[in-house]
Amino acid sequence: MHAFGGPEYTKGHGTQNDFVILPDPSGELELTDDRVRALCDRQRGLGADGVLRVIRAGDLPGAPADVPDDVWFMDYRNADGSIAEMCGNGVRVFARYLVESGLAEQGELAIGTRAGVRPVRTHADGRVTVEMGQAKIFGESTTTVAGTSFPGVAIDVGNPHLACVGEHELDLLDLTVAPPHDPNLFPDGVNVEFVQPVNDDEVRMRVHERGVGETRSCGTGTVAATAAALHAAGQTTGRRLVHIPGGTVEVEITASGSTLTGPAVLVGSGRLASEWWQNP
Ligand SMILES: N[C@@H](CCC[C@H](N)C(=O)O)C(=O)O
Repeated sequence: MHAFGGPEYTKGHGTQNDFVILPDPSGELELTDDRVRALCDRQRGLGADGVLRVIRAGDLPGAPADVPDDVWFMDYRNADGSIAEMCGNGVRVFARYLVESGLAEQGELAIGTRAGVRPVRTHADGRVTVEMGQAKIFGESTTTVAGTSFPGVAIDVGNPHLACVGEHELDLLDLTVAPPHDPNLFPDGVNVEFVQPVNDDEVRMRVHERGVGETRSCGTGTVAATAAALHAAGQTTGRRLVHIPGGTVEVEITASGSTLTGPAVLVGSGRLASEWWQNP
């Protein structure tokens, strides 16, 4: 058998939050935690922050009941193999993949996630806009980095976030270690954002992601950062450009929901070696 007879893959990223996309149109791939960890490993695998399996909702056991069976479902996994409810950069890359591979038309489409269906609009210039739902503030908490305390707000964007807004020296933060969190408020762990307002329209952000580590961008994190920046300014609605190490995205928070707009890049495609897939 040809060495590269394993599953097809595509590599992509959204503001340098990078993913291995695995098409699974007939729901046959056995995507174990070990395989996810190996795929995401930057030495022994392809290297990525996460895996996006492309599967019909009806073929995925445990897909939420409110996602119709025929909808393409983003089965998202973090680099450590854990499952997360939602990934804002992942949805944009997933949408771009569906369009480029002929599984969806350019324009309006709907993508299934564990946080529910997300309406998406793909633009001709490669950007993608995602309706991210409501960013719900559900408490206050504090984390620490190298002995310094950072107060923040707890925000649900489908997945959990602690967004800490302040005049932080962002470039000096050591995020090689996971910032500690209150397990009572975040029983399933949390993504932590450090947010520095630049002016009334822009913020800078760094993030430590649950299940990954520091990443160069986090889409749900940028929505949480915007909601937190508005909250700190005494507002509930508004827009921000969010500058992350991997680029810039636009977020708008309205009374009923939120949108995230940013680039989605497909890097290349190939086939995994069957021997590697069997024993990664
Ligand atoms: N990078 C993602 C978020 C991925 C999931 C997150 N690590 C979690 O465990 O909740 C994004 O772009 O939103």
